[in-house]
Amino acid sequence: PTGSAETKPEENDVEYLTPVSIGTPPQVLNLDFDTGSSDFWVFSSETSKSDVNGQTVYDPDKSSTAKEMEGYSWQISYGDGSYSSGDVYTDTVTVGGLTVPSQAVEVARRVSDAFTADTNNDGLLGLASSAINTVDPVAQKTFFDNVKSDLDAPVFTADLKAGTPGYYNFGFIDPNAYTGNITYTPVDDSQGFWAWTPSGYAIGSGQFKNTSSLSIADTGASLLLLPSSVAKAYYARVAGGHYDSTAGGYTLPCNGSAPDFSFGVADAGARITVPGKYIAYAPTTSSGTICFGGIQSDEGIGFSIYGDVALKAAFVVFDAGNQQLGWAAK
Ligand SMILES: Cc1nn(C)c(C)c1CC(=O)Nc1ccccn1
Repeated sequence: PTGSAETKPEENDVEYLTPVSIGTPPQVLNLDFDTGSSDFWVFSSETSKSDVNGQTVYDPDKSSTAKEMEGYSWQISYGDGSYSSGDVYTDTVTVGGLTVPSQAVEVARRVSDAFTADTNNDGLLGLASSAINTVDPVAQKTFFDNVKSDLDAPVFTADLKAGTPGYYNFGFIDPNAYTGNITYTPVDDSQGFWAWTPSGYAIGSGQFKNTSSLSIADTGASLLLLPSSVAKAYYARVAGGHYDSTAGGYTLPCNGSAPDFSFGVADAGARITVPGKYIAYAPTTSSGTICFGGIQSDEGIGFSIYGDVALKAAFVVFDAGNQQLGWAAK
């Protein structure tokens, strides 16, 4: 079998939310599919009332197929400082027409303020390696790992779009979803991420630079976090672009003509171009004229992060069968 689920962008494409059915009768929650983590966790009837703020919650007591995993717990923290924790159930989960009869569903007791404030986000569905799942005492499998062996092919694809719905597909590669060829590059999953190394980058029509750093493809991250030297070089080419410590990063004029940012995939000379307009990411609170930059520094993280700002410029194949990432223009 195969599956296909529509995913919808929140404001400024900060995240993409995908409907997921949990339990019997089905409870539908809108989750943030995250290739940068491996926990499937949801707001629930057990979530501290002060931590819930409009989210749809999963109530295992209302599901005839829910089973508590006694003595199991989880706690996760993300690179942006957000975190959540709680207990674990198993229940039937359906995504895009694909059903896993016994998926570990991590129910939150506590979530950090950023999750509480994110009113439409009912939880996360991790799509990185199950090796970094945080459930204690035994790590649990991701939805993709649970369904992978049944799929026509052990792959899923992310087709995120700017300001309009896209798709997560499972088990097949839709030839109508991209243009040209898909260029594949090896994945190093030793840290549990979809980690790869771009072959280089170009800013606008500038010459291609063959420097590159270990990067992860992270659908759960909003921005494109690059080596500080690259971020600096980029904003040097932006009229009105500068580092603003009050804003906490680089800002630029919202309506300006920021240059495109291209990155290379494998030595095949394949390039993905992120349109400059994607880099005028979101207006800063004080004005509509200055925007927070979609490219920021990866200082202190240890790897670059190709988040939604970059991913929405491409059709991306997460190929677990061959441990590789495929990139195509669209
Ligand atoms: C690893 C990392 N470091 N830094 C600075 C960032 C922003 C990340 C990625 C990240 O935080 N992703 C995330 C956040 C919340 C929910 C899901 N994914």
